[in-house]
Amino acid sequence: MTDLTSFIAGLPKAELHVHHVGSASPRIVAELAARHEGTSPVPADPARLAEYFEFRDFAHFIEIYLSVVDLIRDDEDVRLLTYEIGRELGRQNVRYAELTVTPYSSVRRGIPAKAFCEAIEDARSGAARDFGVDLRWCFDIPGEAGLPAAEETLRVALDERPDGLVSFGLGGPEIGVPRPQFKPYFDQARAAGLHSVPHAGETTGPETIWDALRELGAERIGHGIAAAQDERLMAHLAENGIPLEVCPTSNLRTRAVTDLDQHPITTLVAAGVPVSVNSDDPPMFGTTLEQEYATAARLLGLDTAGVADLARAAVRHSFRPGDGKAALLAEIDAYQAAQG
Ligand SMILES: O=c1[nH]cnc2c1ncn2[C@@H]1O[C@H](CO)[C@@H](O)[C@H]1O
Repeated sequence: MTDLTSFIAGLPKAELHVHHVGSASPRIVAELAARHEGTSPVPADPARLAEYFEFRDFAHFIEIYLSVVDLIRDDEDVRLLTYEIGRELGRQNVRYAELTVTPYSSVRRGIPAKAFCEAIEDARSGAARDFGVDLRWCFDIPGEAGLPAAEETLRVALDERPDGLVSFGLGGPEIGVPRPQFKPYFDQARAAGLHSVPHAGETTGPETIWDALRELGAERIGHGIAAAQDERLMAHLAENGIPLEVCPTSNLRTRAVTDLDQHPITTLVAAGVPVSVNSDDPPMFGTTLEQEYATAARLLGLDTAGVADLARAAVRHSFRPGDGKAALLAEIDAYQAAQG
């Protein structure tokens, strides 16, 4: 097991499903909480943070998530947060990451869209230079904020069009937030060349995934674990090569699944559905991408070669432009060969 752990640690990896504010380390969250003490329920003591991050259910998770979002109040906070995420990804030998960023939350709090985009782009340059990580953005609509949020997210994406932007997403709760209402926004984003990557089938059933495919033109699905309940859907995903971004520990911690050993990833893989493994909101869920790989290896019975294939899948499913995918695949090959 130790061998596999160190193999995973050194393996060059891609991360496709990780949220911006949800990646803030306990140190950063505590620092921001201390800065805004008295105006936020978030504890400034890192030791108490773990307790604060015990989620009763998905709705409670979103409530806590938004309280952390509220700590990001100016573009310097955005710059620091994003750069530090790059550091943590680099430490894990993540070479490429698509970070789900929610510009609406920041713009609504008074950070101008231009300043927000400049801050993430500065951090992108810094992360490439200092940590060897290529960061890209998925701008997501926070579903609970409805159509005004969709409108604003699209506006920021199209007007600012930061260099790292590759895709358009939809996050937050699924219950009470039907996917089809967002179709016009996804249509426009796709027409402008952005990839469609909505969350679906994390907390509701397979019908939400069908909606994401039919109405939003999903090319990849955030979570999508409910597909395991629908044979026809799994066959459709397999035949059309539509990958799911699976985040095992997240599903346990938000109580979308009750037992990690019963996680649907095994059913999905057995049905030939393309999957990658991702960390979602790692410090909030007490995990890392390395741990998610270890968990997937255990659930799927993978050895080092299987784990390397899992890393290759994430690269292939990514929207990395140019010859970036081929370069990262070659890095994985070289690493695997060197490990013998
Ligand atoms: O696992 C998740 N599922 C859905 N949304 C999430 C998750 N983690 C973080 N967010 C974030 O929740 C906010 C409110 O909609 C959004 O910013 C979304 O990106």
